Amino acid sequence: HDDHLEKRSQPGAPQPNPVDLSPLTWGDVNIIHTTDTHGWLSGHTKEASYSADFGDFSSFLYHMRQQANHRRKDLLVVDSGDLHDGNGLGDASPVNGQYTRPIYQKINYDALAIGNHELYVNDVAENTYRDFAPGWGKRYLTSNVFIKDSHTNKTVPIGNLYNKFRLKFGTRVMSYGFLYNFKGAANNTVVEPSNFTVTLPWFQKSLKEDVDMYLIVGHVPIRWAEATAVVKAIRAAHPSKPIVVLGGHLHVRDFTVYDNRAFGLSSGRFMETLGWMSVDGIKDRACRVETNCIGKNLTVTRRYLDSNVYTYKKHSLAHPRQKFDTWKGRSITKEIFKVRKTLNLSNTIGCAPQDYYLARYPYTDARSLLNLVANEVLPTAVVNASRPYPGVVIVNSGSQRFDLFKGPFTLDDTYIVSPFHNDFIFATVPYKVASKMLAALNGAPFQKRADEALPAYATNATLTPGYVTKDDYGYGGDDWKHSTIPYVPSPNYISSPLPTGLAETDLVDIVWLSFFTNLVEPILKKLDPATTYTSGIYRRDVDTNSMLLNFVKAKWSNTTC
Ligand SMILES: Nc1nc2c(ncn2[C@@H]2O[C@H](COP(=O)(O)O)[C@@H](O)[C@H]2O)c(=O)[nH]1
Ligand SMILES: [Zn+2]
Ligand SMILES: [Zn+2]
Repeated sequence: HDDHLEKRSQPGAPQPNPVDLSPLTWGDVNIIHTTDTHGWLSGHTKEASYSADFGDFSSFLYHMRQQANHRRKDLLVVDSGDLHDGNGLGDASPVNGQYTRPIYQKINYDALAIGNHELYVNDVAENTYRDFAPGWGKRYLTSNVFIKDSHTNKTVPIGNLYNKFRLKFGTRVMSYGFLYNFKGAANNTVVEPSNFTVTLPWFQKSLKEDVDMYLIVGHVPIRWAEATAVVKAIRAAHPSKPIVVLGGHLHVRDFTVYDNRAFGLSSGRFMETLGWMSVDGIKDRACRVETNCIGKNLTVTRRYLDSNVYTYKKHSLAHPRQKFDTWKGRSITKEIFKVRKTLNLSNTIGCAPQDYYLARYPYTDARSLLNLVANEVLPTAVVNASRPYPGVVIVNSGSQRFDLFKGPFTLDDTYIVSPFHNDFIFATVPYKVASKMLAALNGAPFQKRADEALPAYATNATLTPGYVTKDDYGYGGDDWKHSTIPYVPSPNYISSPLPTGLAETDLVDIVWLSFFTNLVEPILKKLDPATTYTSGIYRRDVDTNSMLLNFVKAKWSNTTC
């Protein structure tokens, strides 16, 4: 594989040191799962564990399908959505996703679901409906997500409500695609609560089809009610049919047991992880009479694979000397390389003096990215010194998406860390109101329900840092043994420093993001019922993406790495 590193989509990406990996267990049905990839198709150039690109992923799938044929076992490749926002490959093009959608389309997924990141912006939702979903035929599943077709004015499913299909070695699958109760979708789309969808005639009718298993592909956290509602509805009609949920959205590795014949898997984020699940016992002919198998255990295994070529080769090649790269895989890698050049993604903007982490250290720590954003980026790149009043800028911590590593900071990094294009909105208010806004926002109902309480981590100093996951099967799901990376929750909203020495009645510009203006307006009313404040755009020359670019140009561009 090293013989053509120069053709890598990101030349020089570090490779992990070889370790022993235990072989994957195969069953009657086997599933490879991606979710929350967010356009990370080039691989992680700064993290060896996740350095595979989508060309390598394509080659891996080719060899895994070869293995499935050889073993005469069924193999499913599934994606649970969130293809946009978080990487320059998809976000830096004139139309978001114009270069990544055709690359995703080159991966022969058997089932895909839509994510909330396909639904924030009307154009992205429209492109998904018109340009992306049709290319998948019946495999793009949107059981509870609809769009107002701008040509017919009819409200229709963005993809297919469901798909019944037969796998190569005979397994008959009924598949659905569900999204969690997402409230922030664009105004040309509708998200229907899943507990309502399962009561509808089409869903109930689909349960009458004779199948061997149910596949719920969902951009929905596997432990949330939106997932369990669908599992329960199927279980109510089928006391022992196998049910598999492939979830996402929380960006975590997780596995849950709903009952001894129903399981859920979630496979991380940003193409760091490939989820693997094997299910044995689906071909048990006695279970065609469902009452024979109520309570009968299925044999299920799960594994979280670090997405690097070493992992891919170890698990997919029949023997170590076998050639890994397929022609299609290399053409995808070359396509990514070309797109990166077209978009100038590797252009260095400046030199980051240290690592800044999103969630490894407390928000008050100098190694925290949120600390950098609150205390340096917002004051430098957003506060408008030409205004007659001091500015206090508040952003949601979820606007920052990834660690910022020491060394060359590239154009790609601006999208990796801060991809969104939200306007900064402001109102001029007395200091006594401005000084209470942050606490009020952090007490408000949150845009994204808090992540599941992350499990305690095992630690081991001799291993490279990475995921150490505890799920319903305990530890042991991670394919690579890693030392733990600490996770420290951060406040939902962060703010640039409040100005000092002001009287309660002195005026201040309070600045926030259009993304959560729906929360700010009622808080302003509550903090000062007697006054009606008018808000407007604070600056037309900066948004949440360009603020980071402008900061790096201003503060880190005169140092060489
Ligand atoms: N400031 C903004 N934050 C946003 C925007 N869109 C999403 N977000 C943040 O992302 C999470 C959801 O991300 P997911 O990958 O877990 O689905 C959301 O809760 C926000 O925190 C945006 O346009 N602006
Ligand atoms: Zn996501
Ligand atoms: Zn999501």
